Amino acid sequence: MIAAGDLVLLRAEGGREYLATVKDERLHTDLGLVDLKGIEGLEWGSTIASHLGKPFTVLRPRATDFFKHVKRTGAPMMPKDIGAIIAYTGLCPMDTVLDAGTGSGVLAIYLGFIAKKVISYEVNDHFVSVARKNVAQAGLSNVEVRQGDILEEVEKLEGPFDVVTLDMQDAPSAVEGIYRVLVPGGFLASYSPFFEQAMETRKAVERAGFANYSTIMVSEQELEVGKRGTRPSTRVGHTGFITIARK
Ligand SMILES: C[S@@+](CC[C@H](N)C(=O)[O-])C[C@H]1O[C@@H](n2cnc3c(N)ncnc32)[C@H](O)[C@@H]1O
Repeated sequence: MIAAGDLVLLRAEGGREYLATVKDERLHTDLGLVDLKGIEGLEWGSTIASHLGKPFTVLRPRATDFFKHVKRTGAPMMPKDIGAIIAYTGLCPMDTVLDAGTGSGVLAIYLGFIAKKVISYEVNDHFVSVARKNVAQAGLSNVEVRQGDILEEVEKLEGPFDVVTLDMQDAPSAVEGIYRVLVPGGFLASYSPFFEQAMETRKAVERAGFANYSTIMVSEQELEVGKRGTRPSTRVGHTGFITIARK
């Protein structure tokens, strides 16, 4: 049953979606006003009508909904790359994760839905406050966003961390410090938008002493289903390269 203070995903006609908290307020949408207090006591999957009689289905939000609806500050990591990081590091509920940079917290939120604890560093004050709000909205008390430069902060960290994720420009410079705070057998996953940065990361990983490593590029193509037929989408979007290294 849905309680006051719960975060809900409201789905309406035309694929419109809204994230909202159940409280004594009305949500303004282009399909009319939704009485959020009226959601309290409903079962998940119920429908509530706006003042214009338009139906909204009430769903429990999942990590993928935060990817679509949280406030963004920059380039969030794409689900295909997040999925690869989760799969190749074998992320699990016993893990403690170190993440940098947080950005708007999209990757950190996905990690937080799986891992025991996530500590995420972001150097930019404004991004820190956006990410903290996004993490709080997702209800993740196990994700801690810290303000700081990981290149300096990693020296002070004790660890150990089971998994470290890097999505920041100067990731190669962080690799040596990361090696020290990883548990033996732990994984580093470092995302780079450019070949050059990916190659620098590989060199840094080798220098640091990682036992084995590989760099991958994940391709994803949606199917376009049209009146004349079905075919892979012609949009091919490059995101980046992920170097996965094991201590
Ligand atoms: C591409 S964004 C990260 C996006 C994030 N992974 C997500 O999924 O939302 C890169 C972030 O790294 C931060 N950053 C860059 N260098 C950093 C450093 N040395 N320490 C901590 N954060 C850093 C930037 O301020 C920026 O917000």
